[in-house]
Amino acid sequence: MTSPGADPVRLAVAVEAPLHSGLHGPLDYLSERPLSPGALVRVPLGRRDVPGVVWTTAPGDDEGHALKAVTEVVDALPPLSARWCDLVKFTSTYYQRGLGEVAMAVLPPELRKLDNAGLASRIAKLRKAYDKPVPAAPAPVRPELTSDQADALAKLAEVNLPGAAPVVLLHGLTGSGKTEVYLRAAEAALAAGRQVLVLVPEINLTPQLEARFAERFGGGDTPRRIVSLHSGLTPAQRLKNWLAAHLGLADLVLGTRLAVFAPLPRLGLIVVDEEHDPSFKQQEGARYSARDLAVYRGKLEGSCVLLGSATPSLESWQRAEQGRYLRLTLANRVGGGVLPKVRLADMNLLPKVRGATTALAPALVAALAKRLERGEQSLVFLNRRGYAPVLHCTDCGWKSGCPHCSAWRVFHKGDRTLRCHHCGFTQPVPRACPDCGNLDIAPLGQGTEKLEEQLAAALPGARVARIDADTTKHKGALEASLSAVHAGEVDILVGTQMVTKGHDFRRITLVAAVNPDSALFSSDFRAPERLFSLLMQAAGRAGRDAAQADRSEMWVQTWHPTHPVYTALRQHDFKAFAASQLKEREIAGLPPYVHLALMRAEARTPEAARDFLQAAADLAAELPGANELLLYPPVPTTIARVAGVERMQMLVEASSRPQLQRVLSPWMAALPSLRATHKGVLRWALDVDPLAI
Ligand SMILES: Nc1ncnc2c1ncn2[C@@H]1O[C@H](COP(=O)(O)OP(=O)(O)OP(=O)(O)O)[C@@H](O)[C@H]1O
Ligand SMILES: [Zn+2]
Repeated sequence: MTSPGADPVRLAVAVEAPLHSGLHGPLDYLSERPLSPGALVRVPLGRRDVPGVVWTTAPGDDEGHALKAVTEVVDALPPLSARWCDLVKFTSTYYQRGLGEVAMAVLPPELRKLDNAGLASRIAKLRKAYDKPVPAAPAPVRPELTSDQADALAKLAEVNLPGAAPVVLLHGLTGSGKTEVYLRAAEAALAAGRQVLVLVPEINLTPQLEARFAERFGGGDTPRRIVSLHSGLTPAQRLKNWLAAHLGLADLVLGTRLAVFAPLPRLGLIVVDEEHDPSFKQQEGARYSARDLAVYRGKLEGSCVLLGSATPSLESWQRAEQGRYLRLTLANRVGGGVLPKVRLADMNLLPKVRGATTALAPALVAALAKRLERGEQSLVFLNRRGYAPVLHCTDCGWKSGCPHCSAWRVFHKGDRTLRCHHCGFTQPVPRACPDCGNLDIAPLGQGTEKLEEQLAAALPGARVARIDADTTKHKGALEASLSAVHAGEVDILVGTQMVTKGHDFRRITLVAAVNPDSALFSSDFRAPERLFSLLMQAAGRAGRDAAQADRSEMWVQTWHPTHPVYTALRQHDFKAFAASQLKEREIAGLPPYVHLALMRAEARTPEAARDFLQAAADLAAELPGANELLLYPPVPTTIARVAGVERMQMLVEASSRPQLQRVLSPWMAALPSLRATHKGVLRWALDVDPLAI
């Protein structure tokens, strides 16, 4: 294509422009030779050289001479596909962030740093590694499908025709064998020469899933190559795995939300496991939902999208009800085991003494003791790490607040510190009350450290282990703890919600939630949905071995035993729960019946944040289509002050996505004009389809 002396070409290049610079689209540059859209280049921007992706090309025109030239063409990398560019473009438009910002944020950081020669050598090395034959491994033994699985797969095959790109919601009880359905669907796609993308909500679920996929596809006559993509990889690993996907060397890509952007030239199937999980939503920059983008990507690529969950999101459930998604159901546990019996420990019946709020119900302790006697395992969870959420002075009432945040600092007994879980501010625990000098300062409430201590005291001899963010900071710690549980070296596992999802524990017959009530009274309309799915997931960790299922139990310590969430939980009735929640949402005018965006502003004072949002609302009101929107008054966020910054938010509502989108982009474009008159505002950000309100 290159002919020396040919006229330069004009390129639009997606580069990461500084935030609020108003530069949202691609920028124009000149190139001496034609380049394909999707090619990686380096271009000058201000005083720096930055990476960029060629977006469109046009013949050079008269203004051409004013444009800067591309510094380097990184042509060792095959151009990103048009479909990949479409996905990035959609993300940028829908979530209202700069095109280049999104494009650069979803590429591996290492890729942005390397020059052409550096990248060429990485690629050569990678190809060489992939040229080596995979060490021989025996062909896997596939289990015989349960009749639910066989039915689901037969229906899937019926709709998954070339070009049909169906979206399928696999609603399967915990332990019903959803993974086997993913494996078989993947097998079919792989056999057709396609690549498969599997998304999971949490990094800590990737190793076990990777092991299952490797076991199934890593051996036999046509061993497949599997790579993972998540933020826990080193930059070099992440680049390597990303390249393997992009070059078509890897057949299967398993990853967390960022993997939805993995370039896959032969993509044939996207699986989203635990599709309801809030972790699929990115919480900074472009606040995308990887689940929603997976659905969009399926349409773009003509691939089937398989969403799986025991407790689907109400958004997906509603679409299945409307017939827009095909629903497949696994209604029975593998091996015919029953779901655990739900027992509510009514905390109102305990004597009202000091400490009653953090006590373990005697009936629960007895049930745990029975497990110990029988050599079975239990899992006790509490969504709060540390020893106690707050320390207080019994004399003057001082509490361990964070000086920088509107939050308490958590007491960590292990290292005797007070730590703010919002800004990280940490200090040693004071000897005496800082206000009155009283020596009697005591913990209030309970975290996983305390729970671990209580269980050890109540059940002498029991081997208690704790898994939470504090015990798993070091690489390999989580894997080690989990394998100890699997090996039967632990009697009682204490943890945060980290341990309640996905794990295929075979020996647990009792799961207990010791303090889930707080979620019942949250102002967030999604709180009941979240709690229900969390408890269903947690319950699903018990009795996974059919032989023990009939004596498995899920305990909930509660002060509100008649709450509808618990009633539905007792019946394990997701359908009824979903129907009643959807009805409520419809009446109250909440998602999925309306569409929301949340504008957040941060400032040094709450007034500055509020004034900015007020002015932003006035701007919005002027825009075409504004009469279709409902703008709510600004309110402080749940934790209003973090690290000395005040945060306010304003909700925007519309009855359809297009109505919302029509106003959002001119609105975002107009906001920088408020800077001059609102100097106190530090930053603002829009969250489209926010999860937590
Ligand atoms: N057809 C089958 N025959 C025998 N065992 C099976 C079959 N399908 C799945 N299993 C086994 O049943 C167990 C539960 O399956 P799996 O972990 O896929 O359930 P799940 O539906 O994903 O559950 P959860 O939602 O709780 O994670 C696993 O140990 C799996 O190996
Ligand atoms: Zn703080």
